[in-house]
Amino acid sequence: MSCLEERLPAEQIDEWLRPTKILIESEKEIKIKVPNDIFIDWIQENYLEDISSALRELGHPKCKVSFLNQAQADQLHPVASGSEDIDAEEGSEKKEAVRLNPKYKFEYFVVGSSNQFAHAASLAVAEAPSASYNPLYLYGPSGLGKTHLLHAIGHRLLESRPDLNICYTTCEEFTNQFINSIRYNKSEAFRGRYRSVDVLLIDDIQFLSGKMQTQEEFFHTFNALFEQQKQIILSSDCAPSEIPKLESRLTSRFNWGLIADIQAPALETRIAILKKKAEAEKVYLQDDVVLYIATKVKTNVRELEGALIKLMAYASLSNRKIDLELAETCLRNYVRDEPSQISCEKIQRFIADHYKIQTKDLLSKNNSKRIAQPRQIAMYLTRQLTNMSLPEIGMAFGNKHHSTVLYSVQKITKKIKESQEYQQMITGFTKSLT
Ligand SMILES: Nc1ncnc2c1ncn2[C@@H]1O[C@H](COP(=O)(O)OP(=O)(O)OP(=O)(O)O)[C@@H](O)[C@H]1O
Repeated sequence: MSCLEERLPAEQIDEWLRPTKILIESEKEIKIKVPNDIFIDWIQENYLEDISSALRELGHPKCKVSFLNQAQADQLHPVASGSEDIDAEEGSEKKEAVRLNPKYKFEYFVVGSSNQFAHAASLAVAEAPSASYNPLYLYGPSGLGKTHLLHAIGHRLLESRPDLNICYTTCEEFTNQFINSIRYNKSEAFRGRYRSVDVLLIDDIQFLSGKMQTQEEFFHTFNALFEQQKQIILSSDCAPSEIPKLESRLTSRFNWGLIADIQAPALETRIAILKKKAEAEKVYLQDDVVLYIATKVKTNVRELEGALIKLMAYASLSNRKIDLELAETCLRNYVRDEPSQISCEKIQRFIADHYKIQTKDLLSKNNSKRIAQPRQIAMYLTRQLTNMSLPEIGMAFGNKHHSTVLYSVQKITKKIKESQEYQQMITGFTKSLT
């Protein structure tokens, strides 16, 4: 790391390299654990050359570097990757430090209609464990805040009830530890540990699917805790009945308490999340930039954050201020989301309906204000909401020159900047279309 510190700016080291961990280091290879796939892409794209030359300087010219996300690291070596092992000597009564992400607190969670219920249920459980809903089962697609809520419950309980023994783990870790406990003859310690907690939070419980022996073990853990009125909180990417190859006695237990789902956030919530994340990063984002990112990434908050991180890094590496132009250049191809379903025709129909004109007027050469203004808005929205290029948009609007499209986009961008009301109107159109 010190070799890299000489080469790279401190902020980049802190942002991208400090959160990594070397798992295996030898003459021939180095395996580095990183927090997620965005890190893998970014580090490979931007720092691999620096890392390789640092290794050359250190006398390891042939050393191969590879990166692992958390799941890959867990598979490689559950203990080394940060998963705790079971220690029989320590005994089950010992209270362990709970590994929670300091950024995943209720204070940093943005509530919108898509997650309101799950948030309220999590808060209720955090304020009165075992008194409200047991188990609490949160489910929804990837990247929508389930882990965040689980950690938030853990944080709140650590603050208000330090006497409680709280355990947060992932289903994968639980499984790995269970397997290790059998391998190393530590089954008693394993059971003692999990059956003596006051609050058990398990993430991604769908990974129990098909693991019959782990399911059996978890069934007994569940029963032991439930009978002692200890709180159980689970997260999953689907409803209990949708987890394949899960024993029916577990499915029915997961249904005993409260089931709350989380859906993809609406545009306003995505905007609020981006603003909150930017604030936390101490970065100022203009409203047009926020709107651009929020319309680009729709179904996954993790990707939304990824887009913001990429934009921040791009601005810092190119020493430029973040504005709409930079965001467009940097994120033009950043569509990890599902492909946009919006077509230029749909936008034209929508705008024509709204302004009570004909779609063919938008394609005509009529430049009266009544037609030109809606046309500019429709061109702007087509640019923002589809992947069409300027010449393609020109063609779709009755063979206009691409400079006309560019002029329209710039004009509407300027109006959005100048007037809050105008910005709200465009946000409203975007929302109706998406
Ligand atoms: N409503 C929200 N407010 C603020 N941040 C959010 C919100 N929802 C999700 N996030 C952020 O999005 C990222 C992904 O969320 P999280 O890891 O909790 O998703 P998940 O649903 O557990 O996904 P997976 O099923 O893939 O584990 C986190 O950084 C989290 O802080």
